[in-house]
Amino acid sequence: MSTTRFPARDLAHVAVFAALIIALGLPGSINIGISGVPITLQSMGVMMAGALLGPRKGVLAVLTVIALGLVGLPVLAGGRTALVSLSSPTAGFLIGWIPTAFVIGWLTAKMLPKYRIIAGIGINLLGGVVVLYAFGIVGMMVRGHMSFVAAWSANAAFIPLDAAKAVVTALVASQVHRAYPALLRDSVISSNKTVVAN
Ligand SMILES: O=C(O)CCCC[C@@H]1SC[C@@H]2NC(=O)N[C@@H]21
Repeated sequence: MSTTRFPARDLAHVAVFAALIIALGLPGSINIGISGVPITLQSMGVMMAGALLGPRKGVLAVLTVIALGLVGLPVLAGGRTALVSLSSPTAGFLIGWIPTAFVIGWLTAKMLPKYRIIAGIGINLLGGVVVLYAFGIVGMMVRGHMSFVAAWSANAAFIPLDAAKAVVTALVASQVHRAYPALLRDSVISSNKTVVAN
């Protein structure tokens, strides 16, 4: 029989990246247009959680932030809680952070042990733009009562900064995976095999 335990080190990784996502909300947010969806650095924290920690720990870091927001802590940019976000046009983006971290983490894990920056940028764009915007657009349509075209058009304003976030994340991930090759590999191993907590 195989039991999977969650080592203290993995728990620390999850906590640190949850804190990083929250910290990236501290500079605040910039509202553009009338969509009600702000520009925020927090989505870069989500990309980094996936790209550096992998799918399992990356998703857990995002879930930690959302859980804290659901109990009323102001963990989102602008001091908002997840409850406020989920009842606003940003709802789809907040939910979309989960598959974003998963897709980026899963594809990054497949690429390793050699992290290639161009492929990393592509993966980050796939997760942090294609997947995230798909969820975001649905949220804007449902919560913001926008048409598909209006929601899609509103997202165009985010693309330049989100592309820059994808590049920065890939550059950071490249350096981190070179310096700490076990960071993401450990999460793959610990999700498949019995591990002993350290
Ligand atoms: O605070 C929230 O409730 C979530 C905000 C989501 C903002 C989205 S993430 C993708 C896109 N890029 C940005 O800078 N803002 C939007």
